[in-house]
Amino acid sequence: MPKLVLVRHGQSIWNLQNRFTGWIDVPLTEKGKEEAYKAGELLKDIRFDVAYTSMLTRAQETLRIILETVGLLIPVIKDEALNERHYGALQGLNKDRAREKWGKEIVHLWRRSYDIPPPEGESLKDTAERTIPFLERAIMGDIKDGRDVLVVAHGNSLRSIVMYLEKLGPDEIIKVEIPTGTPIVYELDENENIISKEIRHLEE
Ligand SMILES: O=C(O)[C@H](O)COP(=O)(O)O
Repeated sequence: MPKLVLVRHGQSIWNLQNRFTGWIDVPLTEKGKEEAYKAGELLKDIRFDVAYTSMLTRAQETLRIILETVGLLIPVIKDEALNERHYGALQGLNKDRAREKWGKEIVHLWRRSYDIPPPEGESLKDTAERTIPFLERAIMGDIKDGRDVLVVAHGNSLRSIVMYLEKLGPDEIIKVEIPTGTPIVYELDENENIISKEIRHLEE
C-alpha cells in the first residue's frame, strides 16, 4: 500500500516568538533544524519516490534536512497551494497581544474553526479550497500509481488535508493540533481510504 507522510515544518523564528506567521517567510530556528533532522531519523525506513512542499522557506528547509537525513535524492515539487493559511491582518502580531486586543474566544475561532476567517485572511475552508484540489490533482496521482509521497507543509495547510483524508467535520477539526516535526504516516488504498495511520515520535 502506498504511503502518504505529512510533516509540519520545524520550529520557526516566529513560532518561537509566538507570532502569527501565515505567508510571511521566516526561517527555522536551530531547534527547528534539529526537529527536521529527528523527523528524518524517524522516516529512514520509507523509500519515498517524490516530495511536495510549499513556497515558504521553513517548509522547504525542513524537507531538505529530512531528505539529507534519509539519504534520498528525489523529485521535489514546490507549490503555493501548500502554503500556510494566509493570516491576513494577524500576520506578525504576537498571539497573546491578539487575545488581549480581540478576546481569546474569537482568536481561538480564527485559529481553529473551519469557516471563520481572521480579518483579511483565510479560514481553514478557504485554505482547503486550494490545498484539496492540489492534493487531488497532483499528490493523489502519485499515490494511485503506488508511489510513497512525503509532504512537508504547515500547521493549517496540513489540518485541511487531515480533515479531508480523515473525513472530519467542523466540530472535530477544531480540536486537531499538528505539532512541528512530527510525521503522520498514512497507508492509503487506491480509493484514498485510510488503511492505517501512525504518528511517529522519538522515544524520550
Ligand atoms: O502561521 C502561523 O502562525 C502558524 O504556522 C500556525 O498558527 P496557528 O497555531 O495559529 O494555527
